[in-house]
Amino acid sequence: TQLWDYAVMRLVWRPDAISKWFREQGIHGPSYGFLNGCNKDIRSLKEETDRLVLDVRDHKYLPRIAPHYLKWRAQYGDPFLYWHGAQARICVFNYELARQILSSKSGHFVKNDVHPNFLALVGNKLGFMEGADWVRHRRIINPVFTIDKLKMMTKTMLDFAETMVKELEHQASRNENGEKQLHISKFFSQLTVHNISHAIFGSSYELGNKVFQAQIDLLRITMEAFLDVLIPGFKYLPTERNQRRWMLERELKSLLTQIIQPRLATSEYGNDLLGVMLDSCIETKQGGKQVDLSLSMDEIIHECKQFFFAGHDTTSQLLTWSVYLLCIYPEWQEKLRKEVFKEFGRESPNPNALNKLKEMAMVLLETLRLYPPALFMQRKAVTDMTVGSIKLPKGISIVIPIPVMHRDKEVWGDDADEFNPLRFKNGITGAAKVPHGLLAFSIGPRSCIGQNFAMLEAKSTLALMLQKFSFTLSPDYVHAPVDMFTLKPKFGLPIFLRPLDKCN
Ligand code: HEM
Repeated sequence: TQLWDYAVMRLVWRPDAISKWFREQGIHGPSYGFLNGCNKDIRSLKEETDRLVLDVRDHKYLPRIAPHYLKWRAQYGDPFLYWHGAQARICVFNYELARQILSSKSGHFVKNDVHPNFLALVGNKLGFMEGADWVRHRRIINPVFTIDKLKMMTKTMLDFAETMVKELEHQASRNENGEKQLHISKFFSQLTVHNISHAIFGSSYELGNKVFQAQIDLLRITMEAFLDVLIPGFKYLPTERNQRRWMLERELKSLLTQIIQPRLATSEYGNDLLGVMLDSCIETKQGGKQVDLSLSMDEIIHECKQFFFAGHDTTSQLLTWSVYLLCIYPEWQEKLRKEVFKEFGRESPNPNALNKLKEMAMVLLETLRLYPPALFMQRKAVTDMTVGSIKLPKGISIVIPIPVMHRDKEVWGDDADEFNPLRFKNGITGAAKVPHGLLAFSIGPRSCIGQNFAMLEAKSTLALMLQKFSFTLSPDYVHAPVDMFTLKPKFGLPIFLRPLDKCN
């Protein structure tokens, strides 16, 4: 009976009550479908618009990734209420409301519930914690990203980017006229894995890469197993899949032991993320610092996973989209090249001087505005709340669609759909009618901890590429941005690289 009561309450009574709650405030939306909410509509709208292919210079891709939001906003206004299964969601487009929700320090807006499979993949730490736990973790990790530490990391970023550029030169030289079509996003993906692994594991980054590969393989096996009928004790049977899982688990443990043991033996925990976490963990155990700062081994492993997933794909997409934009706006490519040559000549960029590349910073910020790698932020109200004039009931989820807000003409001006890096000539706060217009790294206490890291990584890589090559889009490129955890070009980014000495 209890289960029945709960089902009726969650699936029938609550949707009805919530719709009424908002209707009384003049907030409407598509109606709730039993169990499915609006999911069928969303799926069919997305299937339809996924076939849209855009002109190569057209940045109006929102109908491809958010057709439901555009349709419902046109139909019901801003904000509107919709249903993700039985979960009620308010979609907010208003900057002032978004600011209040994202900057709230009251602890009344928490990260929305996340599917356990997703949590298993990305780690259930910093990005998904709340309250005292989150404060404790963020306090431990903040020192990893101080300006001094970032400067040291930039040297490594440049080394990795140089290795990537050498590989690109090698590939480009394999063609007679020095031109070869390359899927550049694959190179960026490898590069950003190296960088994030180095930030976490320092000199053990190669072992770190193997740790992440083992985790990805493990997850794949776990996902396959979800489709199996659950038979008690099945996971202990030596089936082919179970044996592979046990092997990966053993490998993972041995890799982590190889990384952690030498540090524990010498008490030299290191300056990288792992070192900082070990320091906090061990010192506390020995009766040292504040007890509430300690992290367990399990927490450390989850935290490493989280940084890996939060930091590599996002930055890889920032690089991919900025190269796409520099291909279709060759005048900007030339401008940035001149800036890099003016600052560094043909020498390897000075890690401390990357911040002098003002035009490059403008292009990267405009890339983040037009093609933000992270697309939708979600929060949940843990208690009844009022934001602006809207009364939100406890448990309601809120969606903040970043790319849609980045096209708001009232905030960004009539050219919001166009590429215009000059809008950032006075920095981020002067670029729009509101100081917090750019939401790509979010704002407020939960904003991205790795944003400076990501920007330095992108600047190092682009500077080195611009010194060596000119790049153009391949005619094979299909402009179809797609939402796959991050915003990606659906069919990759094939480009031609032409070594600069061959252009002159
Ligand atoms: C262009 C690259 C990046 C973009 C666009 C990006 C975007 C974001 C956004 C939008 C959030 C807030 C999510 C939310 O509130 O729901 C976030 C949080 C976070 N990001 Fe990034 N990120 C990038 C790179 C990185 C890097 C390089 C790292 C690590 C080195 C990183 C680590 C994190 C972490 C740990 C959080 C959670 C912070 C917290 O909850 O306190 N990100 N990021």
